[in-house]
Amino acid sequence: MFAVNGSTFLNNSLSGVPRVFPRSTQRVAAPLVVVAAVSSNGRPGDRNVSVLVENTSKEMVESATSSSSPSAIDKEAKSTVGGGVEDVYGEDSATEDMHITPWTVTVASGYQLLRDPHYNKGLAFTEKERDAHFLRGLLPPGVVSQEIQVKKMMHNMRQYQVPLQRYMAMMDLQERNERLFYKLLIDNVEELLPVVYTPTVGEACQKYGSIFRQPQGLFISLKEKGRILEVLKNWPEKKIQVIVVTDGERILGLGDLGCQGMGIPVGKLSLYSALGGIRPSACLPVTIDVGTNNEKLLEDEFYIGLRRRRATGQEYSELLHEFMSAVKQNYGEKVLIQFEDFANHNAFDLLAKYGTSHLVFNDDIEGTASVVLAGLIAALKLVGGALADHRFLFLGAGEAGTGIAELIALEISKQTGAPLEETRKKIWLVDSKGLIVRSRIESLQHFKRPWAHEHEPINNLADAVKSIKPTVLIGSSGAGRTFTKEIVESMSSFNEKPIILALSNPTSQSECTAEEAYKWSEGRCIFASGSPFAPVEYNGKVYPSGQANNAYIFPGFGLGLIISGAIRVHDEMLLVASEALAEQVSHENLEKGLIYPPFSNIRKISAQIAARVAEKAFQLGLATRLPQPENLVRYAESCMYSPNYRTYR
Ligand SMILES: NC(=O)C1=CN([C@@H]2O[C@H](COP(=O)(O)OP(=O)(O)OC[C@H]3O[C@@H](n4cnc5c(N)ncnc54)[C@H](OP(=O)(O)O)[C@@H]3O)[C@@H](O)[C@H]2O)C=CC1
Ligand SMILES: CC(=O)C(=O)O
Repeated sequence: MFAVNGSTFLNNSLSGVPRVFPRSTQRVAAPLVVVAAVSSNGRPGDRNVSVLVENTSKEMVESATSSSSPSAIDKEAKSTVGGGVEDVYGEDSATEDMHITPWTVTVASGYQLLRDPHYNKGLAFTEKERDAHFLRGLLPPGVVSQEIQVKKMMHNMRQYQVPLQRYMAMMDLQERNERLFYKLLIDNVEELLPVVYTPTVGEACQKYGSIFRQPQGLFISLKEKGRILEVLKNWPEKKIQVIVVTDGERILGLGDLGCQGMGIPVGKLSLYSALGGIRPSACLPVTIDVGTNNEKLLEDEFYIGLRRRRATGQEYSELLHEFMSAVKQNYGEKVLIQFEDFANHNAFDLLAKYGTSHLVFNDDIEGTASVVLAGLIAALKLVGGALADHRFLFLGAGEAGTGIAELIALEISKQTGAPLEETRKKIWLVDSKGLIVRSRIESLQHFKRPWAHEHEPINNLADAVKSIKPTVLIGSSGAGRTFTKEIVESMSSFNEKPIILALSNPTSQSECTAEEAYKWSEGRCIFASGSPFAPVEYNGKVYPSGQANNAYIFPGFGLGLIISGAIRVHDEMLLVASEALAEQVSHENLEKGLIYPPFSNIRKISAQIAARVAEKAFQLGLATRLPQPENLVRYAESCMYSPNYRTYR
C-alpha cells in the first residue's frame, strides 16, 4: 500500500556520493554569496539576478574565490547532486548562438550582510567582523553572544499573550536571522514547538492572508501550468534535498484552506532543520494552488490564492504530474518529496502513483503510522502482552486511520508470521457513517475496504466500543470532543489500562483533552494526543501527557533517506523507524505513563531513527551512498546542521 517493493530497485544503476552537509564549526567562513546576472537557455531577460555588493575588499574576494570559486561550487554540485542541478542556468547546454551571462562572485558585506538572513548575526558580529565587513555604525556598539540573543528572544517571546503573536515573532526572526531562529527552536524545542507547529500553525494558516508578509516557499498555481520547471528555477537555493508540498485541501483538522496551507510546509520544514538537522537551504516548501472550495476564503478580500473552485480530475492530475516531473528534472532522483495535508481522495493515489518513480513519503499516512506504532510498542511495556494480543478501534478511517491500521497489521504479521489478511481482523475502524463492516463494502473508498470485516452494522462510536471492546482506542477523525465521557468510561470498564490516543489536530479538534481522558478513566488510561496538553492533576497526582505526533518521525526518517542516498521509500523503513523511536522511551518515561520520549532529546532520537532507516535502505539495495558508513548513528549526527554562528574572516 505504501511504497514499492524494494527488490525492484536492487539493481538500480544510480550511484554517486550523496549530499552531506559539511560541518564547519571550526573553520572560519566568509559570508559568500555567489551571484550572477544570467538568462536561462539563452532567453535574455528571462531571469536577471544581480546582486552587487559594494565595499568588498580585495582580500575578501580573493579568499572567497579561492575557497569557493564557481568551478569549485560546480564541482561540489556535480559530486553531490544528480539531475539538472549542475547546469542551473543552462550555461552548459546553451549552444554558441545562445546568450548566457557569466557568473560573478561577491562577498556579502555592510548593509546587505545585515539583511541576509543566512549570514546575519545581528549584534553578535565581533569587532573584527564589523571592521572587515563594513558594519561600523550600522550596528549599536554593544557586542552580544548568540546565547544572550537567545535569552533575549525567549524573554520577548514570553511577553506575548496571544499565540499568533509568538508565531509571527518567530517567522520574523526566521526572515531576519536564520541561525538565531534555529538556535532558539532547538534550545527551547518543547516551548516553541506549539508555536511554529500545531496548534498555532493551524490558526496561522486560517489567517495566513492577513498575516502574510514575505513568501517563505514556492507557490505553484494553475497559472503556472506549463512553466513549473521555470518556477522551480526561480527559487534562490539550488541544492534542494527535501520538498514538503501541500495542495491545502485538508489542513490539520481544519479542512480546505487553499493557498493558505503554505504554513504547513513552512512549519514542517523548519522541523526538518531543527529536529532532523537538514540544512535550511536544502529545504523547499511548496504550495500547489488549484483553487479552494472554502467559500469563506473565496469571499475574503485578504485571500492570497486563486479565486476559483478546486480543479479536479485531469486538470488536477496534469498539474501535479508536471510538478513531479519538474522536481525530478531539476533536483534529480534523490530529492525527497513529502506530501502533506492533501485530502484523502488525492493522497493515496499520489502516493501509489509516484511511489515507484520518485522518493516520496506521505507524512499523514506513513509518518503518522510510524509514530503511533512506536507509541504502541512502548505502551506494551505498561499494559503487557504482544501487539497481536490487542484489539484496536479507530474513530476516523482516512489517511491517518487506515495508514496506522495497515502498519500495525504489518508489524503483527511480521512478529507472528500470520498473513496480513488475518492480522487486519484485529483492527476496526469507524468513519462518519459508523463501523466499517462487510455489508458496506460496495460503497467504501478503496483504502477502507481491507477493514470491512464481518459484523452487524453499528452507526456510532459508543456502541462500537461496547461491541468490539478494544484495548486501544485511536482518534483520527479531525472531529473534536468525540471521545465522550461515556466512551472513555466504557473503555475503562473492560481495560485496566486503556490506551487512548486522540491524534487529531489542532487542539480544538482533539477527540478529547488530557484532562478528560485522565479524569474519566480515573487516572488509569495511557494517553497521548496530536497537539500538546499541559500536565493534568487528578486525585493529588500529576499526569504529564505525551504527544503522539509525526514530528517524532519525519525529520529523522528524512535524514535517514538523505544520508543513505535512498531512491525509494519502503514500508520496512517505517517499521524500523517505529522500533527506533520506541527504544528511546526510557523506564523513567514509562513510569510517568509516557509512551514517547521528551522532545528535548529529539535530535539524538532523529539520529537513531535516521541510522535505522539508512541501514534498512542499504539492506534493501535502495541506498546509493556507497560504501555504507561504518557507524550510521555517528554519521547521521555528523551530517546534522548546527545553527551556531560561524566566524567570518
Ligand atoms: N497526530 C498526528 O501526527 C497526526 C494527526 N492527524 C490528524 O488526524 C485527523 C484526520 O486526518 P486524516 O486522516 O488525514 O483525515 P481524513 O480526512 O483522511 O480522514 C478523516 C476520517 O475521519 C472520519 N470522520 C470525520 N468526522 C467524523 C465523525 N464526526 N465521526 C466519525 N468519523 C468521522 C472521516 O469519515 P468519512 O470517511 O466517512 O468522511 C474520515 O474517515 C486530522 O485532524 C489531522 O490533524 C493527521 C496526521 C498526523
Ligand atoms: C500532524 C499532522 O501531520 C497533521 O495533523 O496533519
